[in-house]
Amino acid sequence: MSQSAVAGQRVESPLGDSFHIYDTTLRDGAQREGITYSVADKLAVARLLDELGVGFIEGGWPGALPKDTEFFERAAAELDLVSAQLVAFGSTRKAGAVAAEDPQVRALVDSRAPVICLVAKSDVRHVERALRTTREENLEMVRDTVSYLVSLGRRVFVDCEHFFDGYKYDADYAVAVLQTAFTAGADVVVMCDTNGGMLPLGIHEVVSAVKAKVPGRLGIHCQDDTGCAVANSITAVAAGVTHVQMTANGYGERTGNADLFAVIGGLAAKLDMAVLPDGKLADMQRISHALADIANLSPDTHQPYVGASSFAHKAGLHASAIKVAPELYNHMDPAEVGNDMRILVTEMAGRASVELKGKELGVDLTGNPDAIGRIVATVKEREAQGWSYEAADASFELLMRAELEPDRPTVFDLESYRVIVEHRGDGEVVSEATVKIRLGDRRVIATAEGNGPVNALDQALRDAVIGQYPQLASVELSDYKVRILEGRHGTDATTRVLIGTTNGERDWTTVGVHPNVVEASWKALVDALVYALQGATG
Ligand SMILES: CC(=O)SCCNC(=O)CCNC(=O)[C@H](O)C(C)(C)COP(=O)(O)OP(=O)(O)OC[C@H]1O[C@@H](n2cnc3c(N)ncnc32)[C@H](O)[C@@H]1OP(=O)(O)O
Ligand SMILES: CC(=O)C(=O)O
Repeated sequence: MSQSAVAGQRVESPLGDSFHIYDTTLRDGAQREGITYSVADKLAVARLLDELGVGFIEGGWPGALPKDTEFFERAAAELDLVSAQLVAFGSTRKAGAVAAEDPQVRALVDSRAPVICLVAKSDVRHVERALRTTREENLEMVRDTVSYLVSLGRRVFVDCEHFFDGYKYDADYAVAVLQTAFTAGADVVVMCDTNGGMLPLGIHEVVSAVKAKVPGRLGIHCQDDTGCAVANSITAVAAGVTHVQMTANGYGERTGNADLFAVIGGLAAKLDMAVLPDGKLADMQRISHALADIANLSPDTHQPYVGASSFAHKAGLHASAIKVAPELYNHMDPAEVGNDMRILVTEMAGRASVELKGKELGVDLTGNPDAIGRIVATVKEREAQGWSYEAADASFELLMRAELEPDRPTVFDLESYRVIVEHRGDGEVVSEATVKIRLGDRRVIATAEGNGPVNALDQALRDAVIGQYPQLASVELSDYKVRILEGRHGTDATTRVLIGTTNGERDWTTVGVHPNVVEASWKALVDALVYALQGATG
């Protein structure tokens, strides 16, 4: 195969080369327990990272993982990157070998990635105990591998594994590894906190000291074992590094890596550094969530900047100040990173929370202080009984509308319902529900079967009302969650049911609470169907 570096991508970042946003989701991120990317997944991740505007995408370790070898082959043919350059990751040659003849080094060359990132040992204890070689041979492994790849026209970065631990143990040796890499032609040498045990003060001290000694371009790579990877990475930038390695959503070995979105948020939104192309910061939330989907993980709702709860306010005092000026309780405008502010109405709500939530849901409560007061009181009383409105906006909207328009006609009036569960001799379990309601001046009775009591009730209620409300035909229950409250009561406990519903265009959630799980489900079910007719979608 040709040794030329072509792997389907550009050579210059649109932001120039003065600062590197380097993503290692496809290599270090894939080392997280529970993540297994297919080659197609990897290509999709690379496209999204490129769309965000990162400078470098480390695609994996060709030669070590067949999937990564295939990724680089397919990337050359299929990826047309706009911002990013692809990087192939691998280690320095084996002790006692020759770089040009080492099969792992050959696989890096064959990947045709224009940039190669080599992991090198920089803690003398690892050299002697893990590599089982001498200090001198390790330096020679770095020199030989870097200079060989540079001689083939590749840009070479070197990840100095365990740099900070190695520096504490034998600073001169750790720095000697770094200097050897530069002398051999490495473009960037990256100080890695591989065991993730550092805190920001230590990072600042070591990076500053190294920067004073070594003229070359330095980078940082922080694992998150102390929960400080983001802070450590930003501190390293403050101390002078111009290359930061991170992973999307902080995925990575053990506790993970520095979260790309949090580091970029810090650098771009707080330190005003142009680390992404213009306008791309606002794509962060969308891309973070899309990358979570590809990893088959739920997005972290509490993730800084991009989490769904990152700008969600529950406390009444927050809402009262936000009503005057949102910036009083937000560290930044959420729209800058593609996120939204949300007000949560719970037992902690005050009048301002209800008024702002009303506005968010399209219910204007301004000039109606009595209704607001009644809503606050109802919410507090109900939440004390186990209701929870923060995840059930649709039930909360119906509650607000009922307070504002007490004379609004009901969708139907319940006379009674009955459900039976039959365990048949052949082992089959069938539920049957009968619903008796009044629709205006008509009495309607409907019976239906279902695979469970709630399914049977849902079917019977729909059968009863569908003639009057044909629009319910497109409404479907999409989720059903039960939570037993006050666990100490066992089967006597109060039950909270949350039902998710969709009409294909919008989703909404309703809540029901009762000591009887069927009645709790009924309440949530009725809200779900009434909301379809009388709520924002109705
Ligand atoms: C800090 C990091 O996370 S770096 C990224 C780590 N990622 C991975 O390990 C995932 C991919 N790894 C693999 O697929 C395999 O481990 C391989 C293909 C790289 C190596 O597999 P094997 O040849 O079976 O070796 P094994 O994994 O048991 O041990 C690693 C070998 O690499 C050597 N090694 C470790 N670091 C380096 C280095 N920087 N330079 C050269 N050799 C190294 C070890 O001394 C050991 O050599 P030995 O086999 O002669 O004892
Ligand atoms: C290179 C790397 O992943 C580390 O040192 O943690």
